[in-house]
Amino acid sequence: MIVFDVGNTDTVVGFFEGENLRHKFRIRSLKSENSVFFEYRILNFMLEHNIEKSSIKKAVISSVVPLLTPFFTSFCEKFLKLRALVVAPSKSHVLKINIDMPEELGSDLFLNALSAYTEHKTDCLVVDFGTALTFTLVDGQGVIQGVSIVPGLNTALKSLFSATSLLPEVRIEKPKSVVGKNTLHSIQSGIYFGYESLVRGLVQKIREEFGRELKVLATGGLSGTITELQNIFVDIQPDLTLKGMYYYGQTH
Ligand SMILES: Nc1ncnc2c1ncn2[C@@H]1O[C@H](COP(=O)(O)OP(=O)(O)O)[C@@H](O)[C@H]1O
Ligand SMILES: CC(C)(COP(=O)(O)O)[C@@H](O)C(=O)NCCC(=O)O
Ligand SMILES: [K+]
Repeated sequence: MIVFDVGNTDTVVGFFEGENLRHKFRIRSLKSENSVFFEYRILNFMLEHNIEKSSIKKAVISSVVPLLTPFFTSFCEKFLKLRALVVAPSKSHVLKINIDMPEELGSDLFLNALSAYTEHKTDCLVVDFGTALTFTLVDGQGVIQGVSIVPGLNTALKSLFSATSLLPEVRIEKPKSVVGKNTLHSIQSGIYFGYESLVRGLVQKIREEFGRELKVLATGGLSGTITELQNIFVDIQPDLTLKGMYYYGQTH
């Protein structure tokens, strides 16, 4: 099975053999590119890793960037002779979606919930550190109860850089102290410790509102960045969304 997780920053392509994720790689989700850019990257990766086209029997696509979706559906048709399954949360019979407009829910958030529910069958909160930082609540009955969305760490950093004249773009790193003595450390402190507090605080508030204990899972490209947060997560699973696509492919 081949899976495509088209996110706002990166598209992650994964190859499953049975339930095992054998290979994965990232392509920038560049809206300025054409289909050849994506085709070339994927075919090249397959060639380098000896992945035979004929060994791929199923394709699943999750996309939160509608403009890019056709590149991946047509890749599957053109090169793999497969009609890809495009994840549609509101049509799922595995999870129920208790939000105002189920068709509005991002498919990546749905897949995170699907993975959490399939693997834990208990009340879970999935924190995804991507372009957006998202908190998705799925209960032990398989009902998605809602989401909180914040700008992701890099997104906040980039918007600070682009909205100001004097502030530089910096790398997200833990600075020596919370109170910075130079512009670099001041920004690093605000992002690093600020987001630590934000995640802790929001998780606590969601727990209080939900009224029961929750398993908190982390995923997304930046899930390991703030090491101080590790103790609030039961598990950091970088491949949670990809595994969700595998479960989706098995059940839809
Ligand atoms: N292997 C990696 N390890 C750590 N961080 C990564 C890795 N790959 C990408 N990132 C960072 O994670 C962010 C993208 O996270 P991701 O979850 O892929 O977001 P999205 O789904 O919104 O595209 C980017 O800022 C990128 O630099
Ligand atoms: C919240 C998101 C922007 C997260 O995207 P990502 O950070 O994974 O690129 C995406 O899931 C999305 O566009 N969702 C639609 C709105 C919603 O889920 O309510
Ligand atoms: K994502």
